Amino acid sequence: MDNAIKVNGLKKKYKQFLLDSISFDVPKGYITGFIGPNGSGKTTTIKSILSYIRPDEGKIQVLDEEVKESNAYLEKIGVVMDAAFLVKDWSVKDVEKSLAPFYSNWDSAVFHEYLERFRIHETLKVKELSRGMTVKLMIAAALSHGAELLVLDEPTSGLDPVAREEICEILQEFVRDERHSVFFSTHITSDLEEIADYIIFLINGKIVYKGEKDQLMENYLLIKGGKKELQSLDQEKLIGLRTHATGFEAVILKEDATHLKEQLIMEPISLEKLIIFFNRGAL
Ligand SMILES: Nc1ncnc2c1ncn2[C@@H]1O[C@H](COP(=O)(O)OP(=O)(O)OP(=O)(O)O)[C@@H](O)[C@H]1O
Repeated sequence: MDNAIKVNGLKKKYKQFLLDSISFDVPKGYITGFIGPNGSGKTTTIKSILSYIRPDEGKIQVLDEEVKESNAYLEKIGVVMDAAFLVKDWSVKDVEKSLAPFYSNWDSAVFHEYLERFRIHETLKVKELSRGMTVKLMIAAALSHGAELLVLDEPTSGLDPVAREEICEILQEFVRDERHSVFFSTHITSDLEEIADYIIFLINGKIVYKGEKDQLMENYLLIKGGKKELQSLDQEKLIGLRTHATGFEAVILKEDATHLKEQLIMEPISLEKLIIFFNRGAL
């Protein structure tokens, strides 16, 4: 399979944190969600991919270019990160003026089409935009220079369901021609359940899952039962076990659950619960 991003042995050490030689691919033509609890290393990984920080070790390839060698590949990426770089007194028009020179393929007509679609008037100032409008403005900019890859860090956080739906739709439109790819980190796993094809799941600087989203959700089950049943189980196989007054709940690999007793309740698990249980397991 063709990959938009290839990360190999990426390592970054901070005083209190280690991104621990992670390797993964982001396939071309799909939406890949990047999940993990707070502080697991998602932004550090994204910043390394965008050359905003220098990793200690590892090799990153983006759209077939080696990241270390040049920054030219950044022209082919639409980036949506935090809005801190937008000067509050800039108008939307000023935002375009400041960004356009960085991109040889900047297409003002496309930018204005998106502004219209998002109902953002160009005379508005950055400080007058809501959180949702600011994200949409950044998405408009990210889509206005012929990017082949969109990299977004938490694009839907703080947005209402209507705005999130709109953004998810745009991401799906973007990958429809199979040439474009999306890599985005989020805590809002319901968005990913709807639109992601692949998932990279990071905990404490280590990858705990990489692969198809459907496979991840099919591979694990939520298991619940009474105290007695817990005693009869191989607890090594339980992930993120939580006991309470009357029994327990945990996550288990489907293949480890085939021989288990019928008295146990087993049900499909959401991505959100998977993060919670895996994180508890890691702690
Ligand atoms: N410049 C830095 N100096 C020291 N530590 C840092 C620096 N940048 C990040 N860290 C630490 O690295 C760890 C991972 O941070 P990172 O922002 O990559 O996580 P994250 O998964 O994106 O978290 P969140 O979901 O909260 O945004 C955190 O413990 C953070 O404190």
